[in-house]
Amino acid sequence: MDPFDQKHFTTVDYVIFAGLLAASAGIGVFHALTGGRQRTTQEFLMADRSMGCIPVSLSLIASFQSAVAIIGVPAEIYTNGTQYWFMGFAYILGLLIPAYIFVPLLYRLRLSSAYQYLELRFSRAVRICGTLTFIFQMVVYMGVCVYTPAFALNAVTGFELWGAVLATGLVCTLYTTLGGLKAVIWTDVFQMLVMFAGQLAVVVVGVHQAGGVSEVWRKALEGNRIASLDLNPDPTERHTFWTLGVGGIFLMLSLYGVNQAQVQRYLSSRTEKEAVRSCFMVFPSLQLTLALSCVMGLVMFACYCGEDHSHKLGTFKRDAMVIYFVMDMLQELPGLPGLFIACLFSAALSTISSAFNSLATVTMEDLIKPHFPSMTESRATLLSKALAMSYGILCLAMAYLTHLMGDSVLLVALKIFGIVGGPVLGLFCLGMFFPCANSTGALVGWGAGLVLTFWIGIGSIITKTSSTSLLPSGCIPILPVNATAAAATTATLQAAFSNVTKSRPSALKRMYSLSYMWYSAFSCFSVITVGLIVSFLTGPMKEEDVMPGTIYPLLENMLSFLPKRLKKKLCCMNPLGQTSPVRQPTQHKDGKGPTFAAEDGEKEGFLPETHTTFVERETSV
Ligand SMILES: CC(C)(CO)[C@@H](O)C(=O)NCCC(=O)O
Ligand code: NA
Repeated sequence: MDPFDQKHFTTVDYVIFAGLLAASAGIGVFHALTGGRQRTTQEFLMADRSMGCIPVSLSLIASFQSAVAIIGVPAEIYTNGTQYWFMGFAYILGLLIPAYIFVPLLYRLRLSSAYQYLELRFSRAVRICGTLTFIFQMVVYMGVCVYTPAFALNAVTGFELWGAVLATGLVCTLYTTLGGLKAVIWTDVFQMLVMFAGQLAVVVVGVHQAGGVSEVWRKALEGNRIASLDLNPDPTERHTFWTLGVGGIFLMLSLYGVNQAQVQRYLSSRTEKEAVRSCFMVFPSLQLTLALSCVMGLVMFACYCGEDHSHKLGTFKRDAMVIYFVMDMLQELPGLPGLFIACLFSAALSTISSAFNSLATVTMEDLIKPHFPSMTESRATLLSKALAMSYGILCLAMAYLTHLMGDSVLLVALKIFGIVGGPVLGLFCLGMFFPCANSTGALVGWGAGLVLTFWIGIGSIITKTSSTSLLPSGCIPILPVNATAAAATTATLQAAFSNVTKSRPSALKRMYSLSYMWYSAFSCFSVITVGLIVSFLTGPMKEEDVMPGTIYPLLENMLSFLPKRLKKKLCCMNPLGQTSPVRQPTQHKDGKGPTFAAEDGEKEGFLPETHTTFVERETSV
């Protein structure tokens, strides 16, 4: 064993780490004892719809920024250069589109669960499909999230891996169950600050150790780690401007537009304006996080020239290099390793708490409440708490599955988002942008989208075709790439699959090697295409039958230059008329669902004019 490990985690580090867990639990207890004391589902699951935009925006970032990205992105930059940074371009449209289209539309429907939209627009069956896909996505994802920091702590201190998983899971379950969404959002704020502090500290100290900014830049250039704009249109190329900057938009839309964890935060906002503002405010912080992780990767490169030291931590995971770097650089500074470990755990806690609460919400609102309409509020709240707790325990089991996977955790997480999140995005897009789409079309499209991306995703894992051409190390002779644990585990599967791929190699292989950054876009378009074809075959939805307020007239806006007759044909809707006053869905007295009443004109119009007029026309029928 390298003499380096397991002795630089001092008492101060442990105190900082314990402080994080204690403060998070404390926030949970505080929200259990204040406000309405978590006695209603409105408070426990929707934070009384009273949140301001600053905590909501920080919480939005925290939900999908886990230890996976904090150690995965620097590891990616370290081995493959800065191409991944172009992901930052996807944040522009990836947040503008939710802010202008998804958030206003969903907020005005006064939902509790995002998938309620699918029932309003299509049918109960489509809603259940959306809900089940979401549950699957989050359950797998939270396993990856809870495992990653425990793995890091284990590598650094030798702290029992499963002990750390258990501690994280239990603390998180505790404050989520006690304090509800308010506690989840406010712990996210606190944890997000710890995350920024940890990343910033490592970057500042790292740049100093590496000999300054210019030295880092010089070595990165020399080692060929500064990527230029890669405009190669090949969709099998792992990272190019197109896969990251365009494919990434769909990934962002599936996360920031239609994922329950995020939609729940928009819905918990005091007003629609606050919700939209919080979405905008995600942009600078997300760019900052991305920049910090990318710079961290470059600083690492300046220190080790691309060599892989992760074996010194007794692991073959490429991601461990970041942890090695942190321990190596910060060992002279007591407290800083603890701060970085706290940063990783903050990232994980803030993600799994969002997962627990959103999973409890959809299970309650989409799967249980519709069957027990007369359930009392106190019973529903108790059940929601039990659900949050059960998902916490399920999370521990999922961590074990992650343990068995060999891939880079970032790759695993982003693949899950694409494979499972993409089809759900497709359902929402089909519903919002295509008035003619019907329920059968949505169901068949959803199924087709899921099957297609699962096929490609599993195929790519088994045949390992995704091009992972590693850049060579910079300052040392090129070393053979380490045989990863992944290679060992997939070897048997590969053998099993080789017969299948041998017979028709080129076409299937090419399909399997589609860049994982295209998964979301690919599955979204599959759902829409199949959905539209099936809708036309089975009789497109009539305009009068579409629930008002569930459509965003995208096609109509885009085709506004066409004559009305042609437009009517293409969009399956009549030209707009202006008759009755705007009606907006408002909350039911018992909080069970939207009804439609004359609007008092209080809400500001974030949707373009035509949308409002469309609602007018719709409701005048
Ligand atoms: C999802 C984005 C792109 C934006 O939030 C980023 O946070 C990310 O790459 N996340 C990876 C998954 C994770 O950190 O758990
Ligand atoms: Na997080």
